[in-house]
Amino acid sequence: MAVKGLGKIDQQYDGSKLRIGIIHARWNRSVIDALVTGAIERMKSLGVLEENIIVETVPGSYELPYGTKRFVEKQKKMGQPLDAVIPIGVLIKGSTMHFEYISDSVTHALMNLQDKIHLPVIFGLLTCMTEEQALARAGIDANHTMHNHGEDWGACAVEMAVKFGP
Ligand SMILES: O=Nc1c(NC[C@H](O)[C@H](O)[C@H](O)CO)[nH]c(=O)[nH]c1=O
Repeated sequence: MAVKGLGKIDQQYDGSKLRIGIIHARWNRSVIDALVTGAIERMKSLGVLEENIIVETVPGSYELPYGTKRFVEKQKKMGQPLDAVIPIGVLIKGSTMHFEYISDSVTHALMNLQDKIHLPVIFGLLTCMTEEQALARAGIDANHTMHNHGEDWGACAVEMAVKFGP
């Protein structure tokens, strides 16, 4: 029996009154696009209106923490506050330590951001050792060995916003 993973959804949460932001990096774009689509489609299946899913981009994963903070602040200032935000990035190990430093610092920054902006910040950063690992976690590898993790992130955003929203 498979142990790892979110498993079946134990409850459907009603996203029809939610406004959710997605902010994604533009590195490794084919994987990013699959993850973003997965998150959007799952949120729509939970009732979130398409016009209430706001998508923004940043150059790379390193820009996600600051970009997420400003994205949320600007939506609030426009009088259209978000109920949750999903930063999405794909880091793939190269030949230097760049991967390790960005993965670790961005993970901690996104975790700590929640207390600063008082909003659920879903962890949508893939930290992969190979391209194959990234493709698999977006559900677009040749053998479709895994489900699209973006779907989990969409469901997580709806649940956290419904349960712990303002
Ligand atoms: O290097 N690899 C990656 C990367 N580097 C760029 C970095 O995030 C940032 O945009 C620049 O350093 C400029 O600040 N960004 C990613 O999202 N994935 C990677 O795999």
